[in-house]
Amino acid sequence: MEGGVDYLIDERKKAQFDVEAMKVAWAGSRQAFELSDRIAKLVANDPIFEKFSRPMLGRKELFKNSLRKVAHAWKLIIDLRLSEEEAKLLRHYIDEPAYTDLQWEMFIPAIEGQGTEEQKRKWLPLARKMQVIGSYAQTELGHGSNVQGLETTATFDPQTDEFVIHSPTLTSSKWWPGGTAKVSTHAIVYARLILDGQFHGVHGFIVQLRNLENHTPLPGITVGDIGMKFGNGAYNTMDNGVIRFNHVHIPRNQMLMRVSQVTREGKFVQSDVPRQLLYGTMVYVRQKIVADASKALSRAVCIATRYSAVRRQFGSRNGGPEIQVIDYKTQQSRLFPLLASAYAFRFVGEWLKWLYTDVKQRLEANDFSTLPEAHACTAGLKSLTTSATADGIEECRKLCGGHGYLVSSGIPELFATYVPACTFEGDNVVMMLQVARFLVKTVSELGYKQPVGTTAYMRRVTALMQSNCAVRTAEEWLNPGVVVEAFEARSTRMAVACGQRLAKFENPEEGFAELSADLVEASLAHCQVIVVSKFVEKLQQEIPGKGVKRLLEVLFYVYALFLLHKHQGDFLATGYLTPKQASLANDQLRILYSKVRPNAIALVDSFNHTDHLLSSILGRYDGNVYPKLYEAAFNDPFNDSDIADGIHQYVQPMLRQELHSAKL
Ligand SMILES: CCCCCCCCCCCCCCC/C=C/C(=O)SCCNC(=O)CCNC(=O)[C@H](O)C(C)(C)COP(=O)(O)OP(=O)(O)OC[C@H]1O[C@@H](n2cnc3c(N)ncnc32)[C@H](O)[C@@H]1OP(=O)(O)O
Ligand SMILES: Cc1cc2nc3c(=O)[nH]c(=O)nc-3n(C[C@H](O)[C@H](O)[C@H](O)COP(=O)(O)OP(=O)(O)OC[C@H]3O[C@@H](n4cnc5c(N)ncnc54)[C@H](O)[C@@H]3O)c2cc1C
Repeated sequence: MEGGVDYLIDERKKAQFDVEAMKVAWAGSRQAFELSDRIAKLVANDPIFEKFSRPMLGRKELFKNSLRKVAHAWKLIIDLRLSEEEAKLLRHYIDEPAYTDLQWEMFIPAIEGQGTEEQKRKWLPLARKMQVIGSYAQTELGHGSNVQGLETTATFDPQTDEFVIHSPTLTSSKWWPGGTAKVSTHAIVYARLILDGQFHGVHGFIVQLRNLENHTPLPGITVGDIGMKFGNGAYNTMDNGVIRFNHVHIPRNQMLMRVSQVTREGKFVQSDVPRQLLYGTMVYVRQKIVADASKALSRAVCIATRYSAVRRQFGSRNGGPEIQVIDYKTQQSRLFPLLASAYAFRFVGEWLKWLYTDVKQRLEANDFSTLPEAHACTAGLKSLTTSATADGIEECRKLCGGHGYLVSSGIPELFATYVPACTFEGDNVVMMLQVARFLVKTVSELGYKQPVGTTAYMRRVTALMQSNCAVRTAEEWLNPGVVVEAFEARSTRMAVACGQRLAKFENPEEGFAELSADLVEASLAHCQVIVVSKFVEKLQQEIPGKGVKRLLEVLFYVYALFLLHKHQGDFLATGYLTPKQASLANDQLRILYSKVRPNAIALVDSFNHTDHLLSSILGRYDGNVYPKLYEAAFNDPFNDSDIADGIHQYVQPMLRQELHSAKL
């Protein structure tokens, strides 16, 4: 047997559930599934969107090719009259970071959230028709996480009724904004507002960067690319830029003025809208990043699972086939929790989208009451899901052995493109510290204020602190109430313990800094409560299709009990579990893996990923791995000739012992 075609055919026969119904459950609805499937095929069948060769291209060629793809996609959007939802799916399946990500996911949302009605009327139609192309220039060479520490200045000049945008130091150079180096005509630039010598906080300003006719940078603007980034292909399709402003004048009405205004006389007016709304675009994108995590993780898991069923090692008896590596318990204990995590992140992402839609509607109606919770949830879940996904993709590479390291496995580029998600839109540790602030506040108010939303479980603080887990057999872990309660008790106890230790510090900020590592762990525990509970809520809904709900229940227990096993130190140290109960959870986990095993291939088929999206020989739907790996090796341009450049010049003289006289 040269390929694994028959192996995957056999595997698909083992499925104990309706794969088509699971595809619908994964997509969210039949309509969402059909839409997504249609756009996936549109992209897969269009040669312009080919991406297998991307890691082999040089930077300039890669970038030009990316511009071509965007232009082609925009043409399709217009010609086929695609809706915004369809256009976003098109972006997902094209699978290439490009300047349009910043246009649609940051520039436009920033104007929508922070602009006045007049500013929206002017800028949004231009941006939505791509008549201006915008980016989001917040981070600087010297400051990224600390937004209030930004150095770029926007000084009001009452004489001309303009702001003067200036980069006073080298470290104030804008550094990282995607789409800026070569493409964007405008940017939302975050800068310190200075009125009559007084600093009035950091605000966003719409600044034109390039001449719309010939694309040259405007006077006073120095702009360029910050250089190659990690990995081949990957995020190098994006032109992340550096910008320096030398006293660039913009009209006063280009400050985004929903939160605060500057009058013609140069007076600062703070509206009732909280200052935190300036950070609203980041809340929006963090929510998108959570939704995206399940897509990235499911891709890696799909590749590793299919390949694990094709790959065989050891155990051959009488010349028969060796064991499929997916049958090793160690392989299952590494792979199946990731498979379960992909489903868990899919459902929590769905919920977070709902939460964001709700908060957005409230903000539009000037109801800001749920903003702190939305901020804590988006920051925390962004951190949890991207860290787990980045680690998960790397684990999938290792699960594929040596072949996982080949670019043709699809995993290296996926990893290189994905990992910056742990840093952009808020470094993951900095984001967990935001959750910590929210938790500390919640805990300190427990005596007189009922926690709401995702912290509502802490209303039962006394019970969660005092009662202990009642599980006596491995079977008793198969109860969602028991599992969720264990996570809630561990989280409450960790948060309360942090609160008690913080109270011993005279200066709360000093205490927060000193205990920050523990606070990050408590925040992670709280975020895990959210993911676990949202999975349970999903299971409480009607989920049609033979065996679909049962398999999702299995995945829920795999996800939760795997986390419990991984963090058993917390569960034991907080005293909620005994070592025996933790060990029973692990026993149950092994039983669960054997329930996943026959369904593994069908569960990854349910993601409905096309071979185009996976761009992986190891993860091919048909399992025809070895012939295609062999073919791809000889299709590599490096194999065009048997004698590589340099052989005659540098190797042959060595073989002939003539190196001393060779021209090097
Ligand atoms: C291809 C791979 C996958 C990609 C995913 C695909 C998804 C599609 C999307 C595509 C997107 C495009 C690509 C993305 C490119 C990347 C872009 C960027 O990275 S843009 C720059 C992002 N920068 C950051 O995230 C900076 C991080 N820092 C901060 O957010 C803040 O400064 C801070 C949270 C660290 C707070 O700092 P601090 O100084 O302590 O705070 P303040 O004094 O300013 O405010 C404190 C107060 O405000 C509350 N707060 C903070 N942030 C928010 C918020 N966002 N919303 C609401 N409230 C907020 C905070 O809790 C405090 O409240 P208080 O009650 O006072 O305690
Ligand atoms: C691919 C990519 C695309 C990007 N695109 C954009 C863009 O379009 N527009 C834009 O404006 N920006 C963009 N960025 C910048 C990005 O938002 C920042 O890099 C990010 O917010 C992190 O900030 P930083 O680089 O200042 O990290 P730093 O804050 O310097 O982090 C360095 C280390 O310090 C730690 N640290 C920092 N502060 C604290 C603290 N208070 N407590 C404990 N530890 C701390 C961090 O955990 C980290 O380990 C992009 C970045 C990348 C990688």
